[in-house]
Amino acid sequence: MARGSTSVEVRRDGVAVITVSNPPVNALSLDVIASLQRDYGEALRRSDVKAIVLTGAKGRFSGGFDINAFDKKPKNEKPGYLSIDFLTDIVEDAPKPSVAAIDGVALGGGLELAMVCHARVSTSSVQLGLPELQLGIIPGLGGTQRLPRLVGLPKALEMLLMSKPLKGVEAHKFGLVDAVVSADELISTACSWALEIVEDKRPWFRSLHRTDRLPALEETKKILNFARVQAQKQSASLQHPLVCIDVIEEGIISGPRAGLMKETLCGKMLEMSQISKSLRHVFFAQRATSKIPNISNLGLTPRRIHKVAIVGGGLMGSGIATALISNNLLVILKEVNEQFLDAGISRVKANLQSLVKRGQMTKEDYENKLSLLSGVLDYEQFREADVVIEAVIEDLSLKQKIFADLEKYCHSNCILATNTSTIDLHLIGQKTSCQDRIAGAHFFSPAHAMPLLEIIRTHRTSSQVVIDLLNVAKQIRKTPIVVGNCTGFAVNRMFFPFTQVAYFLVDYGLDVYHIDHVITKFGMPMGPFRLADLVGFGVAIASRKQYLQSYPERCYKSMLIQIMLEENRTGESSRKGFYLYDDKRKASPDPEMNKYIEKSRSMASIVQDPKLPKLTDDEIVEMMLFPVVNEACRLLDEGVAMKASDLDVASIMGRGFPSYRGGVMFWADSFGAKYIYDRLKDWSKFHGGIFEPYEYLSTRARQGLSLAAMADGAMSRL
Ligand SMILES: C[C@H](O)CC(=O)SCCNC(=O)CCNC(=O)[C@H](O)C(C)(C)COP(=O)(O)OP(=O)(O)OC[C@H]1O[C@@H](n2cnc3c(N)ncnc32)[C@H](O)[C@@H]1OP(=O)(O)O
Repeated sequence: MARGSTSVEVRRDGVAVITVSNPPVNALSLDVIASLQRDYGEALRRSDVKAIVLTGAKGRFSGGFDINAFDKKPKNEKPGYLSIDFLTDIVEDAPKPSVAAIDGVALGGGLELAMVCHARVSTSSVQLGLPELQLGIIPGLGGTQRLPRLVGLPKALEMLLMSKPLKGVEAHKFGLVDAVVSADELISTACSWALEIVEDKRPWFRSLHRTDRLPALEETKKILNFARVQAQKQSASLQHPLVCIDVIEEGIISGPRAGLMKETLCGKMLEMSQISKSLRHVFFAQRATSKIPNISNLGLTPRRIHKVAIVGGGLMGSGIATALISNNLLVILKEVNEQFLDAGISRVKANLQSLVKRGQMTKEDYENKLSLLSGVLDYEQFREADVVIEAVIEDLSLKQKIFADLEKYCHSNCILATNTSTIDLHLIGQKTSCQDRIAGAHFFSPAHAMPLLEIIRTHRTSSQVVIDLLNVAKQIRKTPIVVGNCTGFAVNRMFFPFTQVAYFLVDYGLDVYHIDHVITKFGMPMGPFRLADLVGFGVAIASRKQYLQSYPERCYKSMLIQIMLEENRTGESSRKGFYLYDDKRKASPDPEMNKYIEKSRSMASIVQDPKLPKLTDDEIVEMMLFPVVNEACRLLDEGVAMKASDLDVASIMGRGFPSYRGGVMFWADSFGAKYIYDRLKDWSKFHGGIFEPYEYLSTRARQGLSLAAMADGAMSRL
């Protein structure tokens, strides 16, 4: 079946309106492109057509090239056949002018198509951008050449390197669109504009040949070199932003056609790179997380969530409150006394102020959002809440008492959610008789900034509650993953072996700072020891206790944190953890650490393995992350996680696994199950259960299957 098409309607005034139609975002599939070529050919041939207007169906111009189609392009495709032979030589150089009528989105190839046109008319709400770098590629339909010529080099670099779209009015200010009109007037204005070009009443611009917005050569070099430094600072492991800058440079120095050709050739190479494959996988994985079998296909509609109550105004509670009010939900924040309540509200204010400082919120918005928050000391107002999120310390009996109270005070449809990061939900709800309304809403710290929301359901949680929480995630612009109930749930449980192995390696002779260095070089934002400092040793010990109880056979019992706590080192909050911290929270290594490490090693009473301290960086990464893959296999087999791609998204958004590696399971599949199984088996012979490969992994290794392939029967356990 064809994936989309275009249609052409010739109006009485002689304008052919060509409409791209490929729901939901009018992506440029290979079928759409073939149809567009046919319709353009017809419009250019017909003598009754004077001009062309290009638009998208149902209020969306185009979301760009079909991301599914990169692997489907014909292998022997002539370089530049689309970008140069068709778009430049036929459309842009045509004897009839084209005007783009843009509403909704014009992204990637969509905007490139619009820039080939001789003028652009848009609505004010439209989003125009070239986000290709987020997919590990560069624009491939002339975007690297036309955008700088339309908006100037600095703005084009900002839009490209930061994948930052412009709205209609700003796009008009920068010359990317020529007029901003209402959606009702869009087509008629574009048609009149096109006819006025024919009548010489408007300029007939070919974007590729404009030079009026390009800086002089010397200035160009300065701007591009600065951009190179910034791109490297942002991520030293990524080459494609540098390639993008080189391609822009080629066009300015050697002329736009040379630039187009370089764009085509480099683009082809980047499309085939592992980085692009990984990032494209992440794009679809992210959108698949809210597709829950037997839930999202039941036809349930989310109930309206207007007011959310939060129990506990600590770091997590205040972060959650910030996330909710920032997205226009009313929030009631409860604390046990005035002092704690004031502290909680001050934290919310500080969070909002940091958004204002970063330019993500206006001062006026700050006041508006803050007015959505009210603080309380009892449950009276909880009667009005549609959802309650409990965010107190990890103390089971306290949580049980709170949930029993909530059942008394809240209305009978109210969702009762807990932000626990580890405790079994059945236990939390044990003293209630409303287990169908109980779910987990696990935020990651800082809750107003981290993009993931882990929604936990038990066997008793109703489907409606899951649908409602998915909708809350959407309202507060977080990516949800829905998982089952167990100690640590999916995200933290998957990564608990990572921390265990880190402590194991230290006792066996590796250096703390070297491990952190290797992990950040791999692409994670911080190593396990810097992270332990950030979350605080109190939290680290509490969660380790939970894992020891639930999964004792794969825990490593290091004494290191306990020893450091006895010396009043508690992490970043006390300015002394594995690192020392200055006033600006800058971390520096502490030579005194050796003392604690020696003590931990002697208490571990293990013979240091002469081989381990000589591990290469790759071996350290494998030794720390293959047990994570192993745990992820358990989560899939137990049905705690529904699909491997959910764990990819979870690892990236919850734990900072580098997205350009595609997430933990996608990365693992690049090695293959057998390699990972063999490595774990070898290590487990010497170092025990922490490395013991799980059955799901060994089966896949034996059968030569990928880890992402769905296990037979795993779903039925959900
Ligand atoms: C040659 C060129 O230079 C190369 C390119 O053009 S590469 C593509 C560049 N374009 C992009 O990166 C834009 C990607 N899309 C988006 O950012 C967003 O989808 C959007 C802003 C267009 C719409 O957002 P939103 O309304 O929230 O819908 P969203 O859920 O993201 O997408 C709806 C559906 O369209 C699909 N989709 C969106 N853009 C797509 C694309 N370019 N190709 C294929 N499918 C796409 C999504 O996968 C999703 O499918 P699903 O319903 O089966 O899950």
